[in-house]
Amino acid sequence: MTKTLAASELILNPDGSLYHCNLLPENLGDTVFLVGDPDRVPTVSAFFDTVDFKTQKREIVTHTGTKNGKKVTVISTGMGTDNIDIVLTELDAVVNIDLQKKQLKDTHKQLTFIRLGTSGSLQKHIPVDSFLASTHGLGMDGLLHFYKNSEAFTYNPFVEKFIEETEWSSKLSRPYLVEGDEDLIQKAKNLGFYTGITATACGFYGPQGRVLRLDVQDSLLNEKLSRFEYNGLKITNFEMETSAIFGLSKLLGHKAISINCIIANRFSGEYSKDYKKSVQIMIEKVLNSFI
Ligand SMILES: O=P(O)(O)O[C@H]1O[C@H](CO)[C@@H](O)[C@H]1O
Ligand SMILES: O=c1cc[nH]c(=O)[nH]1
Repeated sequence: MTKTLAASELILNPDGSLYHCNLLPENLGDTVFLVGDPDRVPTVSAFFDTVDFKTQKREIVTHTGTKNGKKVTVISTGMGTDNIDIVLTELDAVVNIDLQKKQLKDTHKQLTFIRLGTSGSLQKHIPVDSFLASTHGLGMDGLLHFYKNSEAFTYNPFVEKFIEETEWSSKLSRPYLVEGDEDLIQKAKNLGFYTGITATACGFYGPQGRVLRLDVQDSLLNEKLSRFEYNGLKITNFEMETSAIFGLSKLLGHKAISINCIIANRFSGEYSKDYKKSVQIMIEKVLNSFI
C-alpha cells in the first residue's frame, strides 16, 4: 500500500505549498540557482528574461522566471548545511511528492542545482575576485551522516588518508567527500574557472580556523588542508554549503555544481575590495553559458 506522509512530516502551508519555501510545483524551474544571501536573489534574476513569480519566508527568497525559453528559479538558502537540508529536501518534495495526496511519486524528476556563492581561498595561487567550481565537497559539517546510504561518501581512501594526515579529532564528525556533476564542472572549466575540492565548514570562525577572541583546537588546520593532496586532488577553498548540496543531490538523484567567487585569501590575508561586483560578474558568466 502507498504510504501517506503525516501532517507533522510533510508540513504544508494552508495553500498547499511547502512549509519553509512556500513553493508549489508550478513555481519551480528545472534549473535552480542556489545562493546564500537573500539579497543575491534579485542580482541573479536580473539576468532572467522574465520574472513571473516571487515569494519569501524567513531568509528563503525565491524568484522564478524564464531565460532563453527555459523556466528557471533562484532561491536563497541562508548560511550553512542545516539550511541546505531544509531547502533541498523541500525543492525535491515539490517535484517528487504528490502534495495533495501526500504520497511519493512513482517516477522522479531530476533537477539541476547551481550554487553561486562566496568563499575563502586556501591556496596562495587562487586570488580574491577569481571564480572556482568545486570538483568535490569535503563535508566537515556532519549533515550527511543522518541519512541512510551516506556511507559511500564517508568510507573511502581519500577520507581515510585525510583523517590520518590531518590528525582529525575524534570529537569532530567524520569528514565525507562527494563529487559534483562532471558535465557541469566541464562547463565551468571551459569558462576558465579554477577547480578544486571545496571544504564545507559548520561555521565561519572557529570551524574555518579564524581566531578573534577564541583560540581554536587545531591552529594548524588550514595549513594541513592546503597541503593535503590525494591522487593530484587538492583542497582549494572554504565555504559552508557545498558538501550538503552535493550529498543530498546524489542521494535524491539530482545534478549539482557549486561555483564560488573567492572573496578572501586565508594565506595572504587579502579581502576583496568590491566582492559584490565580482559576484555579479560570476553570475553573468554562469547565467549566459549554463542556460
Ligand atoms: O555567500 P554565500 O552563498 O552565503 O556563501 C558563503 O558566505 C556565508 C558566510 O559569510 C556562507 O554561507 C558561505 O558559504
Ligand atoms: O572565508 C570565507 C569567505 C566566504 N565564506 C566562507 O564561508 N568563508
